[in-house]
Amino acid sequence: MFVLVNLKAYPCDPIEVATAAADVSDDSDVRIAVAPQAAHIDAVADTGVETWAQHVSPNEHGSHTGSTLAEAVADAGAVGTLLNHSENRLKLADIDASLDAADRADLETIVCANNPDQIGAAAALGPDAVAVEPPELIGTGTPVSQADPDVVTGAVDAAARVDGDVDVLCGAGISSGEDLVSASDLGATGVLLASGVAKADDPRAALEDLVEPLN
Ligand SMILES: O=C[C@H](O)COP(=O)(O)O
Repeated sequence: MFVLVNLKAYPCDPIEVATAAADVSDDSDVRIAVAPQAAHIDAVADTGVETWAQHVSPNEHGSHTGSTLAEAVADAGAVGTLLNHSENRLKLADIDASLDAADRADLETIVCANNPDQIGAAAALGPDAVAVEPPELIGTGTPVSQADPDVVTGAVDAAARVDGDVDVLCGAGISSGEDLVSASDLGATGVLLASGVAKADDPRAALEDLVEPLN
């Protein structure tokens, strides 16, 4: 299973979370990556944890003030990027162009989507993976795997119909090892999570709890 911890704009210590994630990943068989704020990518990557960007712009080098260039996040140490998170929705043409930008910079890609229909459309754009997240469950602590298992199995089927090579993650409300096992049982090959770790009093303990059933 792949666990991608999105720190969003939470006021956590990105280095504390990254260091814990690197250690827990090393001590388990679980691939764990952290997606910090763009300004923290460099420092987070220095901890040795697999580091992702939360977003990259569709732009190439040029006059694009405020852009987050794929090339820049790769230079800072990111190896992948989320795209189209429900808190940073993109137009279809921009998802496509951001995927091209990520390809140019050799970044792995996960395109997020709300539901199985959107997952099928996202998979058709050729990312490495897609992530289904019902927006109403994000940050609630109620796991998608429990509240809406059909959306996970529907996403797995929708992606497989379009391109069997595209991995499917699920996210929203995931915080425990039990949630991770349920996600895997539903066919997901990874989870995208945020508040369960970024808002935890003890992020290391939260990560250890997450991977415990897989060890
Ligand atoms: O990117 C992560 C997802 O939006 C899930 O967030 P959450 O784990 O706080 O529900």
